[in-house]
Amino acid sequence: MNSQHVLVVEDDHNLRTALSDTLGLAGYKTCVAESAEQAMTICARHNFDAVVSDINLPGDDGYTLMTRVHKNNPDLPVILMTGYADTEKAVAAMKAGARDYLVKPFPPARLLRQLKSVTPATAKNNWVAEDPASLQIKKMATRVAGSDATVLITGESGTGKEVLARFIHSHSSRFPNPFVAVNCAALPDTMLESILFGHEKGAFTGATSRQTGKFEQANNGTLFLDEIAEMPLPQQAKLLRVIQEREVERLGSHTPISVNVRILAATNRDLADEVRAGNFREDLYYRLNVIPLHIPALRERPGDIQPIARHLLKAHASTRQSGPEKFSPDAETSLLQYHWPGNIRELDNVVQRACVMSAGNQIEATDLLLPVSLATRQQNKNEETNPEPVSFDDLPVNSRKKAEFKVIFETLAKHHGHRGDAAAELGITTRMLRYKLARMRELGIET
Ligand SMILES: Nc1ncnc2c1ncn2[C@@H]1O[C@H](COP(=O)(O)OP(=O)(O)OP(=O)(O)O)[C@@H](O)[C@H]1O
Repeated sequence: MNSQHVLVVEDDHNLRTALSDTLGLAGYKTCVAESAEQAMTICARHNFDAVVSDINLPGDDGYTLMTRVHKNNPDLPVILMTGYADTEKAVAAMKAGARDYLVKPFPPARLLRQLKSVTPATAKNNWVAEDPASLQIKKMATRVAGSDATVLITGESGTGKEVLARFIHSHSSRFPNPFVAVNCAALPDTMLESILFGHEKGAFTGATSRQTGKFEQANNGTLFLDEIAEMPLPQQAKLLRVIQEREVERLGSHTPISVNVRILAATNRDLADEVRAGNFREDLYYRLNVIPLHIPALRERPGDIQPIARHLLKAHASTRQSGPEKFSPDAETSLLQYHWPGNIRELDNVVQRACVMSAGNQIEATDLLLPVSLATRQQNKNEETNPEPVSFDDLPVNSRKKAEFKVIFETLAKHHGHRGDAAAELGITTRMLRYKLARMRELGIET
């Protein structure tokens, strides 16, 4: 199912319905408008991945609509539709910023093909950047996208490292070839190698068929290695070889396969520290750290907090018939005052929960249910007060997860925060424990 959201702007009722049906059948979510003015009103309420608009509309035309849309969202792809006689105008529209154009009449398959090529498969054009620090990163990312250099993205968990990686890919010459993401922390050590490099049938017990690896899947595109610091040393050695030789060998095979892949890696740890501690290969570190990009924590770029919150509210509004449309001034102040240990992922959880809690058409400060004990704890840090115990009951997760968090928390406390000992008692690897702790931090639990 394609969950991308497309706005169709067309004054002809039959064509509008036909376009909307075509997109709906292909799995897109659609909104329709019959004029540029109506389209702008809808755009103010929803986030779209693309706009498909007729050029000839009553009132403002498709060009004007495109200009107005791009004012608020310069990255939003717009495809313009035109009658045969307008081809020259359509070419001019491309120069003015349209991603593509369609000459009517066109077969449905052409529309779908064009849409697919202008919208990254999963990346939404959802990088909200208003704080000067974020604008600076966006500028650098745009420049970096033009090269084929390896990029090492650092930043706390939930700060938007994957969003940045997708942005670089979708602004590079490798787009629309694949963007393939692998979370190195979420996979058991034994699987990481076969997932990355693939395997032949019979390469190990359970390998019942040949499987291509992520490197092959990302050929001519971009491979995003998330949480790279969690990659075990033997796999690091193999990764280094693949990067140097630009060839992979599937497990159980000695036939090298050429791959042309751009690597973007991300970590929430200090990789240089990991090198010093002997956990990360120095040679691989230098291979990956060609261009370092650091995303500051959300609390360090306060200018982003409210715009991102509004963006998330709109995104969730697209999936509901009714519900709050804005934040009250008090709620906005509370958002600014909180310290966001889980960064934007936590902000997203808070906004989703507030949508459920809110009774009216605006979210009040009390609907946010910000973890008061934790916020207070942060404020009280200088006053050396005793922290309140963490309450797992208020977390927006199911009871099984709550129980798991509780066990992890208690086991860590029992071992005075020693992760190796706690992981051993829990029967999981230290790497898996770190991964789980990162997820807990995103929910606001200080671990
Ligand atoms: N600038 C932004 N504007 C809007 N949404 C954002 C932004 N940055 C991140 N998000 C959203 O926040 C969530 C977390 O982002 P992302 O997965 O990119 O973070 P991350 O740093 O890669 O996290 P992790 O370290 O846990 O892998 C996603 O839902 C993403 O869409």
